[in-house]
Amino acid sequence: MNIRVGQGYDVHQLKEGHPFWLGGIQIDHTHGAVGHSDADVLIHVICDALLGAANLRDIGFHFSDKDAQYKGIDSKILLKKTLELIRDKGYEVGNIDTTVCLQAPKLNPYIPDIKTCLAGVIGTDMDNISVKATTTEKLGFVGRKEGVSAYATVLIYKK
Ligand SMILES: Nc1ccn([C@@H]2O[C@H](COP(=O)(O)O)[C@@H](O)[C@H]2O)c(=O)n1
Ligand SMILES: C[C@@]1(CO)OP(=O)(O)OP(=O)(O)OC[C@H]1O
Repeated sequence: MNIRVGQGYDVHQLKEGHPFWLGGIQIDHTHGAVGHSDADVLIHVICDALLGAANLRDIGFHFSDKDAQYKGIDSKILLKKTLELIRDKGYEVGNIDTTVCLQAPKLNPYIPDIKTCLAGVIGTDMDNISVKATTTEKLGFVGRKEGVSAYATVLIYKK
């Protein structure tokens, strides 16, 4: 068995009145993440971790933020395209562990829906998807509610 690991990190600015997409679902909040796509930071770090694990560069390399076809795109589509890239290399997803750094709102109530959504897109058991959240205790850009960041670690394997 060939086992590989990858990690991802991403940041998006938060702005009032923008929709807040996270892990494929919409979060009810006054502010939302801003980006060229739907700015779903959690999906972006999963894509980057998967691409890194397969040594396939990164999300911006495959889906440029200068390319009009990705303007406002649902990041679930980018995740599906990323999965095609790693599956073309013969890899399957083992497990994914993530942390979202966000001062507000509390994400715990949304985590079951996020896990269900991601497991559905990836085509894996919910038990393979972990989503955690932390504030940064009011410190830094996350603490000032100026942005949201996330981290992902993934394991992929080839039999
Ligand atoms: N946006 C967030 C941030 C945190 N949580 C949950 O609260 C716990 C305590 O957070 P601290 O930053 O004070 O350590 C954390 O472990 C999460 O369970 C959350 O749901 N949403
Ligand atoms: C997702 C892409 C797609 O245009 O754009 P953004 O939403 O700006 O996200 P980011 O993580 O900053 O860059 C990666 C791009 O591939």
